[in-house]
Parts: sequence; C-alpha cells; structure tokens
Amino acid sequence: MTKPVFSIQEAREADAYTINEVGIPSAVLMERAALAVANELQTNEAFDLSKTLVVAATGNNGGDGLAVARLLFVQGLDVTVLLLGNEAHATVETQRQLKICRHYRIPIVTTIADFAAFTTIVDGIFGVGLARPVEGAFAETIQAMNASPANIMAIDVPSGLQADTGEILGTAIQAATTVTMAARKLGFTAKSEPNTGHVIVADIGVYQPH
Ligand SMILES: NC(=O)C1=CN([C@@H]2O[C@H](COP(=O)(O)OP(=O)(O)OC[C@H]3O[C@@H](n4cnc5c(N)ncnc54)[C@H](O)[C@@H]3O)[C@@H](O)[C@H]2O)[C@@H](O)CC1
Ligand SMILES: [K+]
Repeated sequence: MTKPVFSIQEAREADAYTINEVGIPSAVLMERAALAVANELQTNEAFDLSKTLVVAATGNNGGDGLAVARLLFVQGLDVTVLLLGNEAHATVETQRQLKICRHYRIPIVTTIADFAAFTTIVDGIFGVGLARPVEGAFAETIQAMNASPANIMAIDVPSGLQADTGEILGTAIQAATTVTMAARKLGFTAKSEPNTGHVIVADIGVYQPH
C-alpha cells in the first residue's frame, strides 16, 4: 500500500523497499512502468502514434523510456529513440534496456534534425533523479521537444521539474500527459499543470516501508 502523494525521498525508499525487501526485481518494476505508459499512449486518442520519438537519458527514467520504445516497436509501430548523455554512465537497468532495444534493431540516434517530424514524443530524460539545473544539450533538446507540434507524454515527472517543489530547474518539458509511478509527486500542483498536463498514477506494484 502506498500514500497518495510521494516526496522524492519516499519514492526512492518505496522503490528500494520493494526491490530489496519485498523482492520484486527492479526490471519488473521498470517493465510495469513501461507497460503503463505504453497502455496510456495506445488508449488515449490524443496521442497519434504514427511516428513516435522516445527521448531517453541514461538514468532509470531513460530505462523506462527504452522499454516503452520496445513495447511500441514490437507492435509494428514506427519508433525512434534519441539517446542523450554518456552511455558508459548508464544505470544497470538502462544498459539492459539498451541491449534489448539493439536486439530488436530499434533505431537509436544521438541527434534529431527535425522534432516536428514526429507525432508523439515520449519524455524519458529525467524523473525523480533530477539533481541540478538543466543546461546545454539537455536544455536545447527539451526546448526543441516543447516547440514541436507533437504531443508529449512524460514518464514519471516532466523532465526539468523538481518533483518535490514543482520548481522549473532551468527549463522543463510541457507534457500533455504525465504517467507517474506509484503515487503523485509533491511538486505536482496547479502551478505545475502546464508542465505535467493531465496526471495519471500508475500502480506498478511498489510498496511503502511500514
Ligand atoms: N527500479 C527503480 O528504482 C525504478 C525507477 N523508476 C524510474 O527511475 C526514475 C529514477 O531514476 P534515477 O534515479 O536513475 O534518476 P533519473 O533517471 O531521474 O535521472 C538521474 C540521472 O540524471 C543525471 N542528472 C540529474 N540532473 C541532471 C541535469 N540537470 N543535467 C544532466 N544530468 C542530470 C544524474 O546524474 C543521473 O545520471 C524514476 O523517476 C522512474 O522513472 C521506475 O522504473 C520504477 C522503478
Ligand atoms: K521524464
């Protein structure tokens, strides 16, 4: 059982408790997170999946994104992954998802010339791990995503939004929908609605320590 709203610390503690004490493997939580996002993309008519871009960085939020890309790709959809950051620093789970994506020969690129070519963009850049203001290529990519006519689906937290305070750290994704894992985040308030869009809470089997 979980509280309806999590701080970043509570989200991290619940993930760790579920993985280490309950015994649900991290990859299972990631798969359930990705299934929830893919399901929302495929059932919400606002998302046109004729040409989808998944933007993934190297943390576990990016791992969620890569798993979403694979779930859509195996259904025959046109999916491209934009991989941001240094792959050598990817988390174990994200490296696992990258390996699977490569097995399926999902197109993985490191730059995109025209974000307007996509009908849907999935934001798997930063989740609750956002730790400092967004700058450089990350900021430019977020701005290009926002400028695209594509509808944006944010995974867990719109990238650039501080999940405890709702503060925009430099620049932040403006999503149509955010599928957030286990519970809403403290920073999701009326003020953050231009960034979160409609918030959907996905039950991915996370338990809070008690
Ligand atoms: N197994 C798990 O623990 C689960 C994690 N989940 C996902 O994992 C996310 C949390 O993953 P992580 O803790 O890996 O963190 P994130 O993936 O949110 O981001 C952390 C990474 O981004 C870097 N970073 C932070 N701020 C930055 C900035 N401004 N500029 C550049 N790099 C920056 C960090 O150094 C780190 O490498 C959640 O939001 C959720 O999407 C879900 O899959 C559920 C299960
Ligand atoms: K995100």
